[in-house]
Amino acid sequence: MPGIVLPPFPDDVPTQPLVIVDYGLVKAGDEAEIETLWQAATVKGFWYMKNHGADDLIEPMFEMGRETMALPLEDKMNYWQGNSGGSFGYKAAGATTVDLTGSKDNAEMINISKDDAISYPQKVHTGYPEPVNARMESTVKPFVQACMSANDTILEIFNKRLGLPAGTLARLHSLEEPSFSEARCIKVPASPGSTKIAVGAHTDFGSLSFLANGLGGLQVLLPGQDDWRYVKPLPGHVICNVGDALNLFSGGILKSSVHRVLPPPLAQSYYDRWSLVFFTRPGNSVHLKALVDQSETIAQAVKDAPDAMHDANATAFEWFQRRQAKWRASNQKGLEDYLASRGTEHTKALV
Ligand SMILES: O=C(O)CCC(=O)C(=O)O
Ligand SMILES: [Fe+2]
Repeated sequence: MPGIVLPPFPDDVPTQPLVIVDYGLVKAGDEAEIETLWQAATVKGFWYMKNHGADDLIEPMFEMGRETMALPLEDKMNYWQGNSGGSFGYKAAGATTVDLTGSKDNAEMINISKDDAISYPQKVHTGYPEPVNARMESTVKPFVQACMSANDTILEIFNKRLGLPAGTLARLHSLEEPSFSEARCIKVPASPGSTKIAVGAHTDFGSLSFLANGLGGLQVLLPGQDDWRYVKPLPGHVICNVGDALNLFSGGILKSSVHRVLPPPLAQSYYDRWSLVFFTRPGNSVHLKALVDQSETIAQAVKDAPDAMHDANATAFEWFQRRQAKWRASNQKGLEDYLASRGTEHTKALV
C-alpha cells in the first residue's frame, strides 16, 4: 500500500535462493542469460526475473485488487466463480482445502480471463466487478499483454532448447484460441503470528506463471528437497515458475515444482498480503501429453523416466476444470476427490 513501510523479510527463516534472469538480455538473445533461464527451468522450475516490461503496471493492478476486495461480500459474490471448475471471477476465502484434513484456505482472489481482457468491452467468458472494468483498458489489458509477451518469448526459447519444430509451443498457446490464461490478484488478510496455510500445496495447472508479491509467504518444495522454504520477495523482480502443462509437453524436462502460501513470516504477518499472478495456459483444446513425436530430446526424456506421468489423458480445458472443481472444499467427499485435484506433483507434497 503506498505510504506504508512494510517490515523487511526476516533473515532467520529457511529461504530458497533462486537465480535472477534478466529478461532484457534473454529477449536480446544473450546466450549466457538464456542458459541461466534454461538451468533454472529444468532444475528448480522457479526463478526471479527483472526487466520484464510489466513493472509500471503492477501497482495499478494491486489498486484494482484493493478496490475490488473492499466491495461488500455480496457484491463480490455476484461474480462468484462457481464450484464446477471455472476460475474467472471472484473466489471467496474458504472455498478450497489446504491439506488432507480438509482445513480451508483464507485467500480471496479475483481472476480475470486473458480473453475477456483482450476483447473488452466484448465479453468472452464472464463479467467483472466495476473496479476491474474501470481499469480493464488502462491497466488489466496492458498487464496481460506484457505478461503474455514475456511468457511467449520464454516459450520460444524452451521450444528451441527442447528441439521442437519452430512455433510448436506458440501454436499450443495461441492467442486466438480461448484458454484458462488469466490474471489473478490475491489477498491474504493479516493474521499476526499465524502459520496456518493460506493457499494449499499445489503445482500450477498451466505452462508459465508470473508472480509479483511484496510480502513473504510463498514457500517452495523443490525437486529432491523435503523441507519447505520461503521465497524472499525482491523489489523490482517477479517470481516465475513452470506449470504442469509444460512439464507434460517436455516429457518432464521442465520442472513444475510444488509451492504453497503461508501468512507472511514474523513481523510481516501483521499486514495484509497482496500478490498478483499471470498464468499462461494452453489453448482449451490442446491435449496435455509429452510431445514425443516432435522431438527426439523429449522422446528420450520419456524413455528415461518411465514412471512419471507423460499423458494427462485430458485436454487443457478438462485438466483445468477437473483440478479446479476437485480443489473446492464443497466437492471433496474424501481422499479420492482431494487426490483428483492434484497435478504432476509427487505425493509427498500433499500435506
Ligand atoms: O501468492 C503467491 O505468492 C502464490 C500464489 C499461487 O501459487 C497461485 O495462485 O497459484
Ligand atoms: Fe501457484
